[in-house]
Amino acid sequence: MSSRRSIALIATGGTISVAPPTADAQRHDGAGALTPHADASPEGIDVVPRDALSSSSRRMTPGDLWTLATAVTEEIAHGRDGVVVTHGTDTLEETVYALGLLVDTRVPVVLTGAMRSPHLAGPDGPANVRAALVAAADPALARYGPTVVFQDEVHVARLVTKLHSTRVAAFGSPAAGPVGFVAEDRLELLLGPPPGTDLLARTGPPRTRVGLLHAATGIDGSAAGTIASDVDALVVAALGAGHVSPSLGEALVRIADAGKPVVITSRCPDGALLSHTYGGAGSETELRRAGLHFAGMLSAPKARLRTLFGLSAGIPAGDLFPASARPAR
Ligand SMILES: NC(=O)C[C@H](N)C(=O)O
Repeated sequence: MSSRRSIALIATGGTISVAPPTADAQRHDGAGALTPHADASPEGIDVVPRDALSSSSRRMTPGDLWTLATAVTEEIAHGRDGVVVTHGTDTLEETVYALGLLVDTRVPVVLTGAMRSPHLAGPDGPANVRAALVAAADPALARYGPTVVFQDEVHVARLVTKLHSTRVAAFGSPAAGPVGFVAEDRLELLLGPPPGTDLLARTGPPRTRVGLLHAATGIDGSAAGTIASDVDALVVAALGAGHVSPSLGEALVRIADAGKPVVITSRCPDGALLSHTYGGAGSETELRRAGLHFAGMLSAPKARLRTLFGLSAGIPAGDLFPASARPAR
């Protein structure tokens, strides 16, 4: 039996594949241009290029995430030993989490990108692709769900976030750090896989609209009412451990009472939501008592995708975010 590994390389666009600027709109090269030449390819890996999308990540839609999830699922069904997805970095953390919701990843699925385009000095794309291929070829990574490999670090979908807007070391996992790294074309895992799974019990194409509101000093209930009138559910990046201003709290309770799920996350990049430490209007205790849903340690954009795809598949918000002070599992 051959020990060679067959890895799908799925391109979606982003800085990693941006073609030299022209007078026309920005263009992206496909997976063929990202495939390492034979002499630069990690040993024992056969790369199978596939183009899924061609977009800056700011243009990604929930429909695009569904298209990508379908492409990844097909490659796994074709018997690939692993899948690498190249992607723009701005929303990379959302796409990796969406794949965790939508794809039964029985083999490693690794996302990567670049901060410097191929025509800038010191482009980081080729090294990131090479490290991602190495990681995707190691079956030990399958149990971690979809991961991000960037600057030789391995990050899990639930925790990874873009921390810097321009540096090549752009990604981190504030709560726990990377779970491993790649060196000399070898994957080294430092920590075990995250507990539980993000995979939804059932999935379907996106059909719901979910709004996102960022709490801040002086943000009151009027903003929530305006956003909620246009969506099926609302996610709030609340203050600290799950608090909002009294006025915003009252508005959120009204929205929930009217039948639109309201999901509370924290605008802090690390730490848990509380359940019974603070009391009074706008406190976590009051918001939980009023039936708002708490998303554990998920960031607001990721909780939004969980809400959007979960509700689209007919899963009630209470099942997506079980009432518990513990992180969403
Ligand atoms: N570094 C990048 O890929 C940024 C780009 N704007 C994108 O997200 O598509």
